[in-house]
Amino acid sequence: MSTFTDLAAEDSVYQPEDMELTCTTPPVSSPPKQSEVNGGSEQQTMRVYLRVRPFSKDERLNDEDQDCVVIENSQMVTLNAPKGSATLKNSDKSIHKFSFSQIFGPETSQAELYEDTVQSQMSDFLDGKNALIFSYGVTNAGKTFTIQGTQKDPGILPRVLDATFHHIGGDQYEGMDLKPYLRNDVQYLDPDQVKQERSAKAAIFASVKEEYDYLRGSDGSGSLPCSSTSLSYNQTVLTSDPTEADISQFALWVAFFEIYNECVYDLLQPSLCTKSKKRSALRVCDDGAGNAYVKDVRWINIQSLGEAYKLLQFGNKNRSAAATKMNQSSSRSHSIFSMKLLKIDRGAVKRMSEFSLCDLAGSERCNKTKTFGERLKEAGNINNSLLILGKCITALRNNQTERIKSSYIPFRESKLTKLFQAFFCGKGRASMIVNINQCASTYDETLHVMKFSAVAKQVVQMIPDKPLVSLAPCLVGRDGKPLVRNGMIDDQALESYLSEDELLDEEDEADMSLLPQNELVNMIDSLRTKLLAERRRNLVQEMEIRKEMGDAMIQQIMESEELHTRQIEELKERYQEKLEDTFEMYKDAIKEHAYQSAMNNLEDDYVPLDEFIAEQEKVEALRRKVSELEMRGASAVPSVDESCQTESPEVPEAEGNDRYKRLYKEKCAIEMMCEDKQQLILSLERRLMELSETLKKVRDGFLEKSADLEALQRKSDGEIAEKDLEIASLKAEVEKLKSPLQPKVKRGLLANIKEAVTSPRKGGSGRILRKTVKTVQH
Ligand SMILES: Nc1ncnc2c1ncn2[C@@H]1O[C@H](COP(=O)(O)OP(=O)(O)OP(=O)(O)O)[C@@H](O)[C@H]1O
Repeated sequence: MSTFTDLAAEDSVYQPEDMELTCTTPPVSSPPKQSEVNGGSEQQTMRVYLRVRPFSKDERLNDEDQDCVVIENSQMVTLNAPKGSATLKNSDKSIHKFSFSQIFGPETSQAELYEDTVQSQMSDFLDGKNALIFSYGVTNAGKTFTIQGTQKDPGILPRVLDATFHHIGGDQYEGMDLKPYLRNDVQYLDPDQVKQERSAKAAIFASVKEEYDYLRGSDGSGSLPCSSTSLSYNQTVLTSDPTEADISQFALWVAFFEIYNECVYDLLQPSLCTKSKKRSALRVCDDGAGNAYVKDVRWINIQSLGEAYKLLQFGNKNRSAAATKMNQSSSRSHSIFSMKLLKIDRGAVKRMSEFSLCDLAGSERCNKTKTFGERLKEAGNINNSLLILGKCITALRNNQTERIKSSYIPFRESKLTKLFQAFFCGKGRASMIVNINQCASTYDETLHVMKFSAVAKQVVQMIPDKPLVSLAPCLVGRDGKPLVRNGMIDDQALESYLSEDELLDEEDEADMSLLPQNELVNMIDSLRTKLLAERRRNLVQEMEIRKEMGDAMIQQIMESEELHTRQIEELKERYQEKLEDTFEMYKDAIKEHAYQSAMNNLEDDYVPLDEFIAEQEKVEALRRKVSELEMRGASAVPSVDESCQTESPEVPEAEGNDRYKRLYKEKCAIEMMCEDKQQLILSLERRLMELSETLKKVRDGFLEKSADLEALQRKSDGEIAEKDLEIASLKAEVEKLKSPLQPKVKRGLLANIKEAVTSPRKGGSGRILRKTVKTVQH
């Protein structure tokens, strides 16, 4: 059974144990999907683009096209595990969904990709901000094609260079005396140094055969095959303010180096091409402000696209390209092309910005590529730096969520991440282009790449809305002291700068050649042991990480399955309820309809009593008529026969028959009518009986009520009689009471008073006295 996982919102993957360095990016509660402005700087999730390479002819012939990659829309892609893939064997998940900032299908042109991915970072670069683009993917997925392209179909890098020169226009700073120094500073060069710069540049150019047709332009400036006229650069973005352009000039310096087996090599070193000398590795140092830079890497000042191309060509020749089983020209190193654009105003550097484009080595694992010996070592180192890049990105993402405490971000564990650190920590904008092919044979590796990118997509970057103060370049001598004060060169500082030895930095090591040989051997042994232990630790960590990732994904799937089951149950219940309601509604409607029909029939059948009696009389009359006719018919037949035989030979026999038939038909019709009427009579009689019953019931009820009423009447009559008797007795009493008062009045008022005074205890007498008084007054 197929299941799928959406890894776009995948949760924490792992957390390194060590505590050494944490990123300066402030933690945010939840990574915002959209960009938002926060205290002058903008927070934005890292832009992660996906580019899907088209199939080659061979791949199609080898049945590599098994619909493993399906682009759902411009932001969603589905990976379907092909038969025989490890993913299908080791888990029952066969479908994985991933989301990206934008997805570019196999038909996407280089120009379209440039416009939709790099344009905004290009304008950042021209505005004095830093930018980084890196391509990530398995070998043969199209990383180099995306970054560099081909002679006929240039990639992002040549287009960025073209756009930069388009922006500079005629405002080129011709002097080569202002050169990038450390990571963010600018060094002032004396005339001798300028001479050296020019001769180094000339030496490189001399060894480059002009292979690119468009470099042989009449003016030698060179331009892309689809240069400015056809490239749809956003002119408003790339053209600087006219007033600013009037006084400002620009100088572009580029460096091209690679990280191979965890060593940094300069790709613009002339001796490399001769292969006579073993190339020396460069160190990645700290500039004292926490910014890593490649010490002694060559920065070349270029003044045209043609020159830029020559450098690119020269560097590419130096690039380690080792054959692997998968891709004969596979590049086994991470290559970084860096540009620094200096904006110079009347001899003073106003600002400097950096744009780095990194083509990472293939991310495949050793077993797949069947690498041995030196190749295995390469693969280990490549995987190690990519693993650390993955750790950094995951730790950054974890630190930006509240759930997990700020953890160590292992930027310093690899050269690559040391150099990327500034971009990830608010000093520029980084974006990633994930390259994949659609081949069934590389499905497992491609899935791994996609999981990595799902984490990267959640990293939030702080993007300064204006060039950072700390990035404003300062003109320095070798000791790092400023050479320019108030717009004038400080002679004293210049003097000391010219006389001092090269600055030693913290990473400078002791001279190993002074140690005795056996000590050196011991040291090598112990270092080897340490290295092995470290590798083992890394391996264990990687396995743990993978296990954790797997567990987290399983957990997520189980949770989402549970949720879906619950939702389905709820839906089922809701539909059941709805169904029952609808059923009840129909039942009611049917009942209502039946009742209405019954009522209508009743109304239709209802016949008033008078009409019924009249009908009955009519029927009776008809019946009588029928029997009369029958009788007549019976008597008529022999008479007709007789008349036929005797009386009237002229009346034809047929006429008599016809008459009989007619009469018989009439009789039948009348009988049918009678039948109908009989039915009607029966139904009416039934109705009549019903009505009589109802009437009887009503009458009974009425009689009952009347009896009650009579009883009540009798009762009330009795009560009235009683009351009358009571009233009569009361009246009699009143009369009785009235009668003894008469003689007292006759005795006179005075006698009464006396009696009252002499017998005060007799209340009744007192009352009588008052009554007497009243009576007197009246
Ligand atoms: N979008 C594309 N359209 C046409 N061809 C492409 C595209 N992408 C890559 N290719 C071709 O596929 C092949 C492999 O591409 P590329 O060398 O860029 O892969 P890669 O990922 O850089 O490999 P490696 O890691 O080994 O350097 C090349 O022949 C390239 O021309």
